[in-house]
Amino acid sequence: MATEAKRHKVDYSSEINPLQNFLQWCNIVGVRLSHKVCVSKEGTVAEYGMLAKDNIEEGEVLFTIPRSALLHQQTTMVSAVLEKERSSLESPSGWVPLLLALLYEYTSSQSNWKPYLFLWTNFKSLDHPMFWSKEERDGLLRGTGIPEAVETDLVNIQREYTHVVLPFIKKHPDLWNPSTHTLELYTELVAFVMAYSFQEPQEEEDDDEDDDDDEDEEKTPNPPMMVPMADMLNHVSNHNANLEFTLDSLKMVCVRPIHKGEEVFNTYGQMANWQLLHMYGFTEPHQNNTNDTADIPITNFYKVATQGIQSDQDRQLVEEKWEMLREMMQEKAVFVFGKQGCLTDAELHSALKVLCMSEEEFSEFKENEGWEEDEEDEISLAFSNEGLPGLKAPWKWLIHEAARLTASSFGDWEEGGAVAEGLRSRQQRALQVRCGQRSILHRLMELTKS
Ligand SMILES: C[S@@+](CC[C@H](N)C(=O)[O-])C[C@H]1O[C@@H](n2cnc3c(N)ncnc32)[C@H](O)[C@@H]1O
Repeated sequence: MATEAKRHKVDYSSEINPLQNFLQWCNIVGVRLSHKVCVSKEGTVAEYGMLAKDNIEEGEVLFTIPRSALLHQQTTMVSAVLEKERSSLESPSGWVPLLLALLYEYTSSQSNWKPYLFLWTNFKSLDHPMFWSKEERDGLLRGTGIPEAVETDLVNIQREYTHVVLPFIKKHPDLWNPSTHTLELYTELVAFVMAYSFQEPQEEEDDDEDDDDDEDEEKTPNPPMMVPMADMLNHVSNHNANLEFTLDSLKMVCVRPIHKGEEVFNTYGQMANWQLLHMYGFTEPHQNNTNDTADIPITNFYKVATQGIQSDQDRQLVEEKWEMLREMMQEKAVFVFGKQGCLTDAELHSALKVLCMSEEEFSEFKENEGWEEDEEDEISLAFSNEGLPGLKAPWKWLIHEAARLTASSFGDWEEGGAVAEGLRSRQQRALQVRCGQRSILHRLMELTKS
């Protein structure tokens, strides 16, 4: 791969505009851009982005990137050593090989991706909450789920760097150097990968014959990769373009008509505002984000169920149910509500049903070791996404109260005028997340009001 880039010598001196350098490089490595689009820093929602220079129809290809131009563990200059010592680079995230490739390519004057990586001479524009102070996170984002997610990220980054990356780079002083390839640079590159990388979708299993044994097995996700040009596009939930993966290239395809002068928007996936802020450092105005969600922790249902219990017998029953629920739900410790309804409706319905059972029903349920399969189907159908139909007290009451408890955990804060003003400051982005979550919870409370 990348031999193309090696063969052509381009002057990448800093006097030349980094964007011009990049576009020149794209041309050399075979990235083909339609004459109907351009990359720009003006007229976009955030720094670089893509604009339509002409009207574009649905189905038109905006650009094509040959696979040889992608930057990942197999295309980097250090691919041989990454491959040879693959087993020592395994980690829960699966990101270490790409990060080592980026540590090398980002700091090498010989990198084949220099004009691409030169677009970001520093990563100061990345303002993920992991770069905020702990006080800011805990203050501005309390109750949103982000502070906890960031704490976990920071622990994992530190652990991965200390136990996997550092021993590896010390072993290869000809390629890496701990005083250049520091934890600080590593952390910035993690944020870069979070916000700019792509993951190839898993191949669909095209068989009905394959054994049921594999059915529940979680597949390991494909490792992330950098996709020059595709990562110039900004995201909105109501996007107008989409990246397609083919055998030898990746194509950005228009998915609904784009008018001349409009920005071309990709989708980074169905992302709630808290996820956008956590992974990408930005939010959409919460009213516009059709993928916005709010979580209700299962513990809040437990708290509501135990409220006002008088007798020891009732308390014991709730405790037993709670033990069972924790086992049933395992990792799924929250229920997710979107603008159209519950996104984890089967789990929610099961939990509500257990919590509302009489003592007799519960002991029968334990004896049967759960529901019959068809009964379970019925349960999730009755509780599908259409405005929580068929919902009766006390289920209604449980959801209502759990939503109220969750909304109150945000603490006291005022929307003020800041939300309307823009999305740039940390406070404004935090407000978009909290307002979005609060409005979903309030709507839920409306729907479940007795
Ligand atoms: C894949 S990059 C897109 C290119 C980026 N604008 C640049 O100049 O390098 C993703 C980053 O773009 C920004 N971004 C993307 N969509 C955005 C939006 N709708 N509003 C604000 N910022 C956005 C965020 O900083 C995000 O981390």
